[in-house]
Amino acid sequence: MNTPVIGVLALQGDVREHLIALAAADAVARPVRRPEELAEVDALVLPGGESTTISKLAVLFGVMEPLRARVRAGMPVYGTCAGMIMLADKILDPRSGQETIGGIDMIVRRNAFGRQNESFEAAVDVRGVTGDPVEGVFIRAPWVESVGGDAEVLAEHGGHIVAVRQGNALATSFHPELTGDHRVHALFVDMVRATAAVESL
Ligand SMILES: NC(=O)CC[C@H](N)C(=O)O
Repeated sequence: MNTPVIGVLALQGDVREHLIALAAADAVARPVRRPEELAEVDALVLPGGESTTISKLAVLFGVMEPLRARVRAGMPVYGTCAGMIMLADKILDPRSGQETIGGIDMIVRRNAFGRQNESFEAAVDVRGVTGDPVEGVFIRAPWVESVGGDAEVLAEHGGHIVAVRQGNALATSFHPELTGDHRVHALFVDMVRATAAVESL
């Protein structure tokens, strides 16, 4: 594969920041809203925002089922914050009618860090990212209550799981796209390249 084409689900949330971070990590990045656009990308980022809104809009735009199908088929996918919630097989405290795409055997708790700690930054050691810890920006962030056997915990903060990988799906509670440090996006782009290399064998 030459340069992977990575979409950013552009229904709501911080889409632009992810497009910039992906381009900086040597991918071609483009917004995705519709099933036809989803069909044209090698991989997808699910941005932060409001998971209840993203869930509703995904159903409205007819992209929820195609998203589930592609994630099940092994398309590499990376969710930050609300995007992490979208990748959880289960939400502990969903709003009524809130759906997820699923793909990672984990239970997430929304807005988990509590009111006093709604937004904060913390240094986070992420497995697979070499060098200094990542500056984790947490904004009304979820944490992961528990993971199933196939999910690998990549990072914890304050005793809570904040980054997980299962196969081709990666999720972080925090927002690397807001820091100018593109190492987590580079990790994801490497996952996309590795998948493409296997597929072309
Ligand atoms: N920064 C974020 O993505 C916030 C997530 C939001 N609290 C939610 O439940 O979807």
